[in-house]
Amino acid sequence: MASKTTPAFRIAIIGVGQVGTAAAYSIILASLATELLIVDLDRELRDTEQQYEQLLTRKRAKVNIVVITAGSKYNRGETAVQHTYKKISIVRSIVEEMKPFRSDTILLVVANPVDLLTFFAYELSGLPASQVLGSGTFLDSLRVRNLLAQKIKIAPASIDLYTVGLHGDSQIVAWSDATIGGMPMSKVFGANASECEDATNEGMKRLETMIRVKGSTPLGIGAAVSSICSSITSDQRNIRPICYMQPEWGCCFSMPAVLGRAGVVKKIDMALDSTEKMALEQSVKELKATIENVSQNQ
Ligand SMILES: NC(=O)c1ccc[n+]([C@@H]2O[C@H](COP(=O)([O-])OP(=O)(O)OC[C@H]3O[C@@H](n4cnc5c(N)ncnc54)[C@H](O)[C@@H]3O)[C@@H](O)[C@H]2O)c1
Repeated sequence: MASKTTPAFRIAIIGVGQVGTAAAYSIILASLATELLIVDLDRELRDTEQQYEQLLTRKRAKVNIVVITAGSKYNRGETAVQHTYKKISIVRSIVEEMKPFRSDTILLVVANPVDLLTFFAYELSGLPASQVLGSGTFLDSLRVRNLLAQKIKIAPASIDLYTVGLHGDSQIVAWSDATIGGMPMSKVFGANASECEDATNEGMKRLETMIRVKGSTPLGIGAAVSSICSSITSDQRNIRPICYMQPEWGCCFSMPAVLGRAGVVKKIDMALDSTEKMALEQSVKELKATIENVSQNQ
């Protein structure tokens, strides 16, 4: 594959189902890697079948970005807890299989529950926290920003609005920090600012329901993965709401960060208001309880 970036930049995608395939397609279109290593348990889906093991052994220690999209579907009769354990064990086996990592390898977890799995990927990998990322709320942030842009008829690029916290139902749209052209929403829209927020929140809920009913939406997350990889390969230093270790909370969740070749180059601290902070505390408490349970039962 041709490269516009650094020489010999290798990306591995582990798990080539719907999301892994969409991510691979976006990465190829953007010419982000000199080599793309496609890995799946399913022999039909993965890279060069011949001498596959030798290929993996030879190349894995040279991979710059490892994207984990491997997941499992619910089996009949399986409980949510059993399913979570299964997903953690998939991440564990992948991390062990891909070791030894280069000292500058970036791990990018996309599989859900992304915040929990990013935490275990970090713990198991031995890599610095700045190099273990999850796709987190990046795609959610783009979606909510687009909805607001449609509502206020201003280009999305002129809006800074992030969805933070845990990816999923408890994620928080950080309205208190939203700016338009560098100005707080309330300054631009006065009393109408909260109307814009309500309408956008409503739109986001409708969109989430639609996505849930429709099932998987791999193209969006595939493009988001490619965009994150591009920030890394080209050391773009753009601000992205992604999942990474939050040492003061003792777990991983999404907050904006400056993203570059070394992963999280700088953490951006957001001044959430008290309601947003309370919501974050509640969801983090639940995440940490799950981490504790899993850790005790290992
Ligand atoms: N973060 C997000 O925004 C987001 C969005 C959509 C989907 N997802 C998540 O991405 C994951 C994948 O979704 P999907 O629709 O592609 O699922 P899928 O079932 O289509 O694909 C999963 C693939 O992983 C492979 N796999 C399982 N264990 C493996 C292992 N140990 N090594 C290598 N490959 C392995 C399976 O063979 C399968 O091909 C899910 O966890 C899903 O929840 C995340």
